[in-house]
Amino acid sequence: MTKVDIISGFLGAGKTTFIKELIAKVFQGEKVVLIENEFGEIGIDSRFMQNSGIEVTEMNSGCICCTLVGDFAKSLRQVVDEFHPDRVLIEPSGVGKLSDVAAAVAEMQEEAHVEINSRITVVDGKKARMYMKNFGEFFNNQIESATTIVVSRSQMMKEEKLKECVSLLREHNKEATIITTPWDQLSGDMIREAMDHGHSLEKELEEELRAHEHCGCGHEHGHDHHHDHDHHHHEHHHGEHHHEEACGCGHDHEHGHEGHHHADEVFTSWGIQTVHKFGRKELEDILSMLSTTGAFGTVLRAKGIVQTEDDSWMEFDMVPEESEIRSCQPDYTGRICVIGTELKTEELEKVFGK
Ligand SMILES: Nc1nc2c(ncn2[C@@H]2O[C@H](COP(=O)(O)OP(=O)(O)OP(=O)(O)O)[C@@H](O)[C@H]2O)c(=O)[nH]1
Repeated sequence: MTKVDIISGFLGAGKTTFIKELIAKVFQGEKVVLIENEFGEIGIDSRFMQNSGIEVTEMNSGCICCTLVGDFAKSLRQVVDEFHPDRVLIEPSGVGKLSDVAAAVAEMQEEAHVEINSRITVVDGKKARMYMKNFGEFFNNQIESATTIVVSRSQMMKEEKLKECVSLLREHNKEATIITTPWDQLSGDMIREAMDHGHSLEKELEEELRAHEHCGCGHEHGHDHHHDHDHHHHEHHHGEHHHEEACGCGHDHEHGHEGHHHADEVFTSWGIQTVHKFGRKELEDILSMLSTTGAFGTVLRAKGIVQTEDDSWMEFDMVPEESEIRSCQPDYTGRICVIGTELKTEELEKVFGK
C-alpha cells in the first residue's frame, strides 16, 4: 500500500520549501515520488527537486482538482505502477481546493492501492487574515480540509500576531494539529508525529464518512468531509463536475458563503521562456513594482529563473510585500511565471518580455 501525503497551501505559502524539509528529514530511506501541479503553464519548481534524489512528475497549466483531474488520476496510477513507491507526495497548485484533490485520491484509493496518510496545508502566517478575506473560497477550503496545518514564516512574526493567526485557523478547523514552530527547528521525528496525528484524524474521518455515507439524495457523494464538525459545509463531490443546483436531499449544499468557483475562473497566469539577461537591479525593480503597484493587476505570485548580465543565473520568488533573488545553477533556458487576478499581460510583457 502506497501512502499519499497531500501538501497544499495558497500561492507562495512555502509548500515546496516544506516538502524539501520533509524529504531531507522525515522520508529518508523511503522511495518517494512527488506529483507537482503548477497552475501556470511554465513549470519552475521541478528544478528545485532535481538534486533531492526523488522522482518528480510535473503537471502544469491547470489545476489537478478541476481541469486536470482526469490526467491527475492517470498520473497517480502510473507512478504507483511504474515505481511502486512507499510514498507519493502531491503538491497541488496554490489555488487548488484540498477537499477536491483529496476526493480525487479517495475515489481511486482501492484500485490504485494507495491510502491517504495526511492532508497538510502550509499557511503563510503573515498573510492568513488577508487571504481569508480576499480569497476565502480557496484559502479556507485548504484550512478546513487539513489534518495538519503548518504555519510558515512564524519566525518573522510577533507572538501576538502568531496567536491571532492560530485563532483564525481554529475558527475554520478545530481538530488539525497546527505546527507553529519554524520547521527548521523541528526534528524529523517531531514533524512525523504531527503528521501521524493527522493520520489518525484521517481514519476518524473515513469512519465517520462511512457512517453517513447514504443521505438518500441519489447523488454519489465524494469521500471527503470538512472536519470542523459543524455541518454547514456539507459538500458534495461529483467527480469532475460540480453541481450548483439543489439536489433535494435536504442537506445544505452551500459551498461556504463564497460560492463555488474553479481556480481558472478567478486566477490567471502568465509565463514566458526568455533568453534576456537581466541585471540584478533591473529584476529587483520589476519585482518591487509587481508587489507594490497595481499596474500589473493583482500579482499574488511571481517566480522564475533567468540569466544575469554577467552570464551567471539567478532564481527569484515574489509574494505580496516579499521578494527574494538567489544565485543558482544554470538552467536550459530562462523561465518566468506570474499568477494573480486580473493580470495585465501586456504590461508584464513589456517588463519581462524583452
Ligand atoms: N522566511 C521564510 N521564507 C519562507 C518560508 N517559507 C517559504 N518561504 C519563502 O517563500 C517563497 C515561496 O516559497 P515556496 O516554498 O516556493 O512556496 P510554494 O507554496 O511552493 O509556492 P507556489 O510556487 O506558489 O506553489 C520562497 O522565497 C521561500 O523562500 C518561511 O518559513 N520563512
